[in-house]
Amino acid sequence: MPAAEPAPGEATPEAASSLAVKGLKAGWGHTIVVNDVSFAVRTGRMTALIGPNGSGKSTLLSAMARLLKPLGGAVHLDGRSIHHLPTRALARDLGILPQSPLVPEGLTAFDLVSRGRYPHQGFLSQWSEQDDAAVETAMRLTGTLDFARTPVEALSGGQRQRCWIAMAMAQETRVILLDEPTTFLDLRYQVEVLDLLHRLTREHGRTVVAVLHDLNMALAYADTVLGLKDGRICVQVEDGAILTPAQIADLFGVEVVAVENPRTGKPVFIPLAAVSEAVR
Ligand SMILES: Nc1ncnc2c1ncn2[C@@H]1O[C@H](COP(=O)(O)OP(=O)(O)OP(=O)(O)O)[C@@H](O)[C@H]1O
Repeated sequence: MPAAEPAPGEATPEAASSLAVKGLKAGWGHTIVVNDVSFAVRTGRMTALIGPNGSGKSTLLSAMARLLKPLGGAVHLDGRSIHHLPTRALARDLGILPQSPLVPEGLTAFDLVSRGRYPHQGFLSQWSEQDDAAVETAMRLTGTLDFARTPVEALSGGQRQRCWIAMAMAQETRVILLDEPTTFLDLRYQVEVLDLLHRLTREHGRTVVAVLHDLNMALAYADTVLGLKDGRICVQVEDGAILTPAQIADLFGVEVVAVENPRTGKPVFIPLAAVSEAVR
């Protein structure tokens, strides 16, 4: 006898304790951008979404955070469709840092990071020591304590970005989704933020999904790299397995050469045009 379909919001046993995208179609208006995408996000690991501009990475991430209603399929957290979970409960489990979030004027860095604690506060409950500790830890780890009292609009793009990451961390969700978290960051902070996200997975058991544009950074840091093209996953790389120049050419439409990273022995990819005689 076939198993009964679970009622909306009811857990399906095979998907316990996980985030899974199932036959997801998502888009804008009636236009489908993400088309029939399925994958299971590895719990306590980092997944990077890569792909050319307009391939649907942000659309996919928005649907995974319930900012966008699916046009088909579903996103399951612990076996339940996220569309059937109460908003506050979802916000305690899953946080998102969108691509270009707007900051209300006059908000200090501390105020912004503190907003990450909203899902943890009840109707009448006061700000607690636990809230203070979560904000302090998030700001320390992101190096934002020095400008805690500065209005966010007076910060540089990189400082602001780190405040947003701190806010997502202060939310203390099991799953953190980030859309281009390293945009605006100089090289040092790109590395620091990716190190931090990696530590969140290894030391704090968080599950991280990030849209990244830097292919080499994605391959270096993520446990799983998913390549999106025209709204479908066309490449999946696990645990540092090697991506080939042919796969990259297919994904981005750019010829690359691989050079060996002297420390890891793994390839680092450079666009062929950047190393050709013609540009000298
Ligand atoms: N808010 C929106 N309203 C209408 N169409 C949108 C909206 N956001 C994205 N799109 C469209 O959806 C398609 C995919 O965009 P999306 O932002 O998901 O791609 P992406 O891979 O994240 O791109 P990028 O790397 O440039 O950020 C594009 O054609 C884009 O024009």
